[in-house]
Amino acid sequence: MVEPKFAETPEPLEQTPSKAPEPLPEPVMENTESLEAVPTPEPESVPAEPEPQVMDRAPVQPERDQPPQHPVSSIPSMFIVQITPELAPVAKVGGLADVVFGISNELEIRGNHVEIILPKYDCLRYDHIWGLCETYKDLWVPWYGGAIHCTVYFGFVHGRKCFFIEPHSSDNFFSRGCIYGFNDDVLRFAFFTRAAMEFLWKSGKNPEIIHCHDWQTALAPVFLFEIYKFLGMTHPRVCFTIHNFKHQGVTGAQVLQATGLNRPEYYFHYDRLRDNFNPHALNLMKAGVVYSNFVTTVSPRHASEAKDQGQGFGLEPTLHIHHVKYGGVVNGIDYNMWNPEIDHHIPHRYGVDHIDEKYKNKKALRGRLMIADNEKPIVAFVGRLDPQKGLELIRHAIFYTLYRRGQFVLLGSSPNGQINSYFWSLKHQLNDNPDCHIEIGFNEELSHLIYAGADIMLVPSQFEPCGLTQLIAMRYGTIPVVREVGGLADTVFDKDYSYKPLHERNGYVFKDYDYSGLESALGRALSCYYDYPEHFRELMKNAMRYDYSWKNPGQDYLNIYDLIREK
Ligand SMILES: Nc1ncnc2c1ncn2[C@@H]1O[C@H](COP(=O)(O)OP(=O)(O)O[C@H]2O[C@H](CO)[C@@H](O)[C@H](O)[C@H]2O)[C@@H](O)[C@H]1O
Repeated sequence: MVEPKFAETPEPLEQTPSKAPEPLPEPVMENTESLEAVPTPEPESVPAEPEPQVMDRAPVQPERDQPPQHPVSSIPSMFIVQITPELAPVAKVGGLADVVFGISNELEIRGNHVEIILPKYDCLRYDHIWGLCETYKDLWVPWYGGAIHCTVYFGFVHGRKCFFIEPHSSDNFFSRGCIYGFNDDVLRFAFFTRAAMEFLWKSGKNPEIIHCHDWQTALAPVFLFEIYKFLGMTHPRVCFTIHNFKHQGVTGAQVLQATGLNRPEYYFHYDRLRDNFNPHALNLMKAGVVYSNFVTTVSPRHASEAKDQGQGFGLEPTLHIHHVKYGGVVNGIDYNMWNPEIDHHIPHRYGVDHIDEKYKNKKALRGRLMIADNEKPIVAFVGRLDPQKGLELIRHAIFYTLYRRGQFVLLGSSPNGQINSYFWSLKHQLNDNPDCHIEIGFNEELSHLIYAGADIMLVPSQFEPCGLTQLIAMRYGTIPVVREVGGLADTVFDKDYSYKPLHERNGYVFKDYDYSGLESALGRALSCYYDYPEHFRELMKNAMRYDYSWKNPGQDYLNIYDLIREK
């Protein structure tokens, strides 16, 4: 092991004053909640229904290297369609993208047939799409009493079969340079969801399961059970996964007119789409909960926090009504993509049995970010700069870490201008500090080097449905310091206070969302690094030995699909 090794004793650890966090600028809701009227697009004429132009299932492409198949379960193989606004790495804003890729991969490894439908954004990472070609030329999607002409493309994303829907209309729904952040986001994704369902129907696809994600695609079960079922699509059942209750797609009545659902008197009912707070608004996430055959969120702890502990952002009563079809499944991470033994984004590969190489990555990270090469531990944060992530505590942790003779590295970005400029000013303030680097922006490659090169990963979230950063960090032997909430509480077990046996403890946890809570956990982590390096190293190994792959959650989702599928 190269580090930590320290000749000198660390300075006595004075307490920095603990006080309640100062609030950072509140963000403008970045997505949808605009109830303003959006200009109605010119309806185009509806042509005669075209003949199906795609094969029922996509052609088979040789897979990239896959881990060994998991034992075959008694559940028969299924045809599953994922309808999603994001997919890693081609269209990624946050963790939803990773989850859709990871679960699709796992389901295929287990012998199921998975197809993924997503918008053909102009900002897709086209360098990650193999064999992109037109597969359905004239898809006419009903819209405001007329229809919009679309083309559907097919391509492989790291072995996964993907269909990309491209509308041709003056709305330019998906040619705007980024994925979210527009006043008409609700309409953009309502259109996409209707288009995906229309594509399934017109192309004669008949999956057992349609799996949709977050408010963006929550209308899929409404379209299925209110429209397509009556056109003969009676086979599919719907699983709806909520990755974030905070954004629900609260909108006005025009979405009904636009998508052809119409009948406001029917949908504006509390048992259907009417928002639980605003009687004049519809709530797309609520629609997904009401109409789906099964609803999951991304950890059991968050499932109960959302239903019973006020973290459902107003959907608590709806979750109670539908509790028999509601549960939590902890996310996995893709062990092909996140694996320090084979990761091509890091200069030195390592594993639990040859952990010392990790410190060469630490040196490389310091070189890349031009911070000092010294004996100090590196504390990192990687994530969206959203209030959810605990921005006040992140800021406090930067100064606390520097004060406690650590280094701090931050990689993050926000669609909110105020938050971004706040972190830019922090960056300028700390520019000359050789122990700190703040990188504002989205950089997948750099994130790999940070996971590999840092010693401690901070996740001090206000709420966290699951959290992927702590899972990835553990895979790379980087010790998570997290708040005891949601999926963080389900996956990180405190070195000093957990009920788990010593060899199953893998990080540091704090309860209260305040400075002293943060300091209690981060301080213990830094002390352990300096004072008990062998304990710290054991903790790293414990974390690396955990299995947070898709193996277990993959089986959980298969069990859910099996429960709801038509038998
Ligand atoms: N600037 C940047 N540069 C490079 N990579 C970056 C980045 N910012 C974020 N990432 C990456 O994006 C992913 C974010 O994962 P999170 O669990 O924090 O998801 P998020 O909060 O977006 O999503 C929601 O959905 C996920 C999935 O269900 C839940 O885990 C989570 O709790 C919920 O809030 C990680 O892979 C991280 O490395």
